[in-house]
Amino acid sequence: MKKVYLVGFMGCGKSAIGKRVSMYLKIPFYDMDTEISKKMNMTIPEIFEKYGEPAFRQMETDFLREFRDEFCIIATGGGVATNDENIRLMRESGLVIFLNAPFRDIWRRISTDKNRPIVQRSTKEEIATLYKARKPYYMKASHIRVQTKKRSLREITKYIAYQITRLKGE
Ligand SMILES: Nc1ncnc2c1ncn2[C@@H]1O[C@H](COP(=O)(O)OP(=O)(O)O)[C@@H](O)[C@H]1O
Ligand SMILES: O=C(O)C1=C[C@@H](OP(=O)(O)O)[C@@H](O)[C@H](O)C1
Ligand SMILES: [Mg+2]
Repeated sequence: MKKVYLVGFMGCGKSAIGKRVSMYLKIPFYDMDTEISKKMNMTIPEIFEKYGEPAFRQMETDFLREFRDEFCIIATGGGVATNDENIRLMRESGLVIFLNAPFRDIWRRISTDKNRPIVQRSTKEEIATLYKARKPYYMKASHIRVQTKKRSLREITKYIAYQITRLKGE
């Protein structure tokens, strides 16, 4: 195993947990959205606005193809694991962990966030439909699935750190 990828729907905790696991295990952490923003010198909503969603999706695939070869933890964006080529690239280079959060929790966390353009342009029903449509991809992409319902960030962090340590030797 080289890299650890966190996948799952917007608001499932990929960025928050990735950062905590990185501190807990003292391994480098990268957030794909942050890396793409830095490279483009724009926010994610600005990239969607200026170049459109298909161009952003290409940037995500380019990131997976080109990113440095080191042991690290990567928080993907919620759309990354819904593309077969991206799934192949991640599984070929590391361990993929799905943070499986209930829609109720997700909606509470993301509904008022201005930094997620897909939420900005959609109704609650549309987001719920997207959540259902994406779930099979997260299941297919992942080696490990973690139920986050009623679990604190600390509990989830410790569980994921345990799994990484357990599998690292293999
Ligand atoms: N299990 C959890 N318990 C409490 N808060 C959580 C949990 N998971 C995520 N959060 C909070 O929800 C918000 C969205 O999480 P974030 O890491 O940005 O999600 P993602 O990167 O998957 O879109 C953050 O404020 C985060 O701290
Ligand atoms: O689900 C998606 O399509 C997206 C999720 C976002 O990341 P988070 O999952 O970290 O919110 C970000 O990549 C972009 O707004 C698109
Ligand atoms: Mg995130």
